[in-house]
Amino acid sequence: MEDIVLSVKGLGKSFKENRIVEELSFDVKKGEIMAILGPNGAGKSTTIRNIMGILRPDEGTITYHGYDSIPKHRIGYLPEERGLYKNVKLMDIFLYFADLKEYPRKKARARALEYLQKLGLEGKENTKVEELSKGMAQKAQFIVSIIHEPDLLILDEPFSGLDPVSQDLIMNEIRELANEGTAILLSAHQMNLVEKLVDELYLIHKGKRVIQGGMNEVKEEYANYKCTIKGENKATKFEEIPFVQRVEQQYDYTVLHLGKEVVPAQWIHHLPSDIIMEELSIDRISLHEIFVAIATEKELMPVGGDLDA
Ligand SMILES: Nc1ncnc2c1ncn2[C@@H]1O[C@H](COP(=O)(O)OP(=O)(O)OP(=O)(O)O)[C@@H](O)[C@H]1O
Repeated sequence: MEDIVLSVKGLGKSFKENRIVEELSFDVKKGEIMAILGPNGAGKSTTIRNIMGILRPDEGTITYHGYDSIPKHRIGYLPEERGLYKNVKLMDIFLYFADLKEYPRKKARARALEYLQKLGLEGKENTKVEELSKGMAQKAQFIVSIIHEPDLLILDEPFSGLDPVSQDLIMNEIRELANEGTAILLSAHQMNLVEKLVDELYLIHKGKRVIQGGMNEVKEEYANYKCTIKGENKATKFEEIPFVQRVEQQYDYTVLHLGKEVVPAQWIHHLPSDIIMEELSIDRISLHEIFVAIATEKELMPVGGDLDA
């Protein structure tokens, strides 16, 4: 049976006369990582703040294991606006938050030491926050969010400000927590990381849902092929080639957007023999490109229909 931990149904929120999010509905299940994605200002943090009870929804319901109230001690939260008490030692901060969540101090201490070590902050338990770099402080805040073994973890942009090594460390911990059964909802802008980490996607634009589904499902549906050719060529050379849905040119690159159904090894023979071709590649479009197409309101062509239909 599917174990739904968080269920958001028909969420709507306005600030004064501005409609910020509307009709957002999704579930996050035990052991699952869901990403809420969207351009700056799309409404991700607003959605998260409604779930956390920092904002009150105008419409819709938010339930935890089917109940209307979300017990704060079962949730872990990494807010978008970071900030820990600057002149307090890390271990004191971890224990303070553990106390707030009614989690035993002894277990919290052991867990804090374990995570400091895992995240490359070994020996920093008596260091004050003000003595840490931004990335280190962010890792400490991540530890705060999971110190009490929450069964629902909400991370607002957990990778921002982290170097690639630290991003990998945090990504591994998020995956491990999910493997242990934690339900995880996160927002992020790093599509390469999202592509590797996430099970389910919920992509919003201007406060509304645009794409929802499993990572593999979404890629299957939207990941058409594209052929990139380097060389100065006229766009008209390519427009009549079978399966070419759109031609884009930038500098001396031409990108041919192809249907998902093409067989690259066969299709390639349709290219005119007199074009200039310094380089050639055929790939499936990435989540990054799907995201950019939505953010810039370009037409995406899922198989069997229009995105906006
Ligand atoms: N307290 C507020 N009062 C009025 N408008 C707000 C408030 N908080 C957010 N907004 C507006 O709501 C919209 C969505 O903001 P939100 O912070 O949810 O976006 P986001 O998707 O998290 O963006 P980002 O990727 O930049 O963090 C923006 O237009 C923002 O200006």
